[in-house]
Amino acid sequence: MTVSPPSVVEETRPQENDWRLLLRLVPYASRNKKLLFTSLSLLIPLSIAGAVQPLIIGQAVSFLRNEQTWEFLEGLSINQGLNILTGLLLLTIIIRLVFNSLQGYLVQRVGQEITANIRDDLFHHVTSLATKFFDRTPVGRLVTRLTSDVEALGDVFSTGAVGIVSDTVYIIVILVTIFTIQWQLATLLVLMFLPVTGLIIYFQQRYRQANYRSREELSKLNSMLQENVMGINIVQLFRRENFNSDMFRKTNHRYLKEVDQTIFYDAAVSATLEWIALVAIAGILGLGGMLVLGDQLNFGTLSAFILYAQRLFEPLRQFAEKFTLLQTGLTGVERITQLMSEPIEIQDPNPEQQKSLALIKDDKSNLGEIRFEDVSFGYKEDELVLKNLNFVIKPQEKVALVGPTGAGKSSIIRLLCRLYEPTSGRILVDGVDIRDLPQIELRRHIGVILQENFLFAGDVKDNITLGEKYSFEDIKKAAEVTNVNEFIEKLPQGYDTTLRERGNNLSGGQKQLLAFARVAIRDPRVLVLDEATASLDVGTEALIQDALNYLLEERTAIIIAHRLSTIRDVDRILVLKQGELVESGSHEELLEQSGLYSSLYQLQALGQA
Ligand SMILES: Nc1ncnc2c1ncn2[C@@H]1O[C@H](COP(=O)(O)OP(=O)(O)OP(=O)(O)O)[C@@H](O)[C@H]1O
Repeated sequence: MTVSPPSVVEETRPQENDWRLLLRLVPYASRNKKLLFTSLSLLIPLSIAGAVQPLIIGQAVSFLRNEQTWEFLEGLSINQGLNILTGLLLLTIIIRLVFNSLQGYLVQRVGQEITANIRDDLFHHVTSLATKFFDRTPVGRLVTRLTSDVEALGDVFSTGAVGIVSDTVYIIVILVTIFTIQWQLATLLVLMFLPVTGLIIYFQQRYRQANYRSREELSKLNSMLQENVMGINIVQLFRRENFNSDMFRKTNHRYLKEVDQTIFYDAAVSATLEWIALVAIAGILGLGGMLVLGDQLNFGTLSAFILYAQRLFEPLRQFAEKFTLLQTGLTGVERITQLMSEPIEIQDPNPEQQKSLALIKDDKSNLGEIRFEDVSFGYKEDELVLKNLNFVIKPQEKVALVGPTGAGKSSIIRLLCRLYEPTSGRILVDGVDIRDLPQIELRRHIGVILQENFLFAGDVKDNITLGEKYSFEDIKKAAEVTNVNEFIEKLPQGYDTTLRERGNNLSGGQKQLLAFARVAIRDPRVLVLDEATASLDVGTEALIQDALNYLLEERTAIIIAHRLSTIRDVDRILVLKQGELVESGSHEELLEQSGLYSSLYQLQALGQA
């Protein structure tokens, strides 16, 4: 269990600027235009109601001190005037309360809708990526992308972006109001406001970088955790608990260090704002006091400004808090965008170029020819594991692939199923280049049974149909012909029995039998068995042999088996050595040639003896 090397989706620092990242979200936002527009338009009455409050309180002070007030208050008794002002204040409070809750609700909904849309798209994209991508990307890292990164991204909308718009509107309304009332005090506030905003932006940028690094460490933690849980048996059998715990502890510590940095910058923002709000009030009291003494300002306006000083920095504090959320969200957007821009390497052909096997030949029994034309392939560009392979497998022919470990047998199968693309050459199925076939048709044409077959959490039926529509009769028939019906019927709820994650409540042989039924129901023309019977006991093997005889009938078959005794009866054996086809012929022919096959066979016979 080691931490995998950095993959393409892992970068150590942010790459794109915030605006470009936000632009990437526009298509998602526009799917929810109406909701977004409604919630944004509520911001205007909300901000005006907030900005008017200090003004009303200022008027109350002026009214009590007999200073100049709004015209409609002149001539009223103290009681009447105060009642009207209190009523107005109450009205603004009610407006803020109602609109705030409504706006908050709408914005949260938009955020959740967008998160769900992105999660859907991301899942679809990830499951469409080629096997090559999964070779280099640890599962834990993908899980982090699909869960916490997407979640953080939802906050960009619900709290972050819309919140920032709301605070900006609020700040603008306050600035316009204060400049209309008294320009000197307003200028003083703006002079304090600007440098503080700059400082906060600086802290936020640092925060973002630290946050990005901390998310990377979190992905590493997740992938370690996932690897250890998946491989728990090996971890325990080889007593790797302490070693792995040590590695986990180190990554955990690095994560903690990065999180520490984010906390530091976050705290710096709060402290700066706390301090500046007090300094601003002091400044207003100082300058305002002088203006009052010089009779250039009345007490009402001074009181209003003290409140404005507080209110101007309050949205800035919220702005900073939301900025923090936004930054976390943007980190999520960035990481998700990287994943979304991962190209889907194996694609279906354009509809005009697409061919269909069903249209080529009506007679199904004649289908199933496989042709490799000068095929070379390497997982890494400079290391070919298959070299210039040329061979044809005729319809209904049974062919075995034989060769030492690492010779490239399974790689041939992966190419045939188009899980990888050949580096050069082409593969034809019934005369059609597999790149011209829709993947769904190709995979239906070829049924693969591996040594380890993955079972999904779900019931037995679902694990046979794998989401495709088949009648219960079809399912039962497929199970009968593959000798698995009897065992399924003995399960507590028969075909409806729920299989635990990865089929942990079944034995290896039982899982294998289910995999056979899964293939039988699809009735493919080509059958591939990659060590399919290697993990079975003798009793199950007899059952499986029977199922196999049925499956192999009237189908082309490619069989990979290490135990050469199991493939003696096939029509032809292809012998591979380091990615090259070195021998081809029947069992007897190859024994006569006294080549690689013959020596492998004799070695095994010796071993068994
Ligand atoms: N996902 C992968 N990424 C990189 N190299 C790989 C990958 N899978 C296999 N290889 C390499 O390709 C070569 C051929 O592997 P392949 O699995 O086709 O051999 P094989 O003949 O099926 O072996 P075995 O009999 O042990 O199953 C080996 O050297 C192997 O290390």
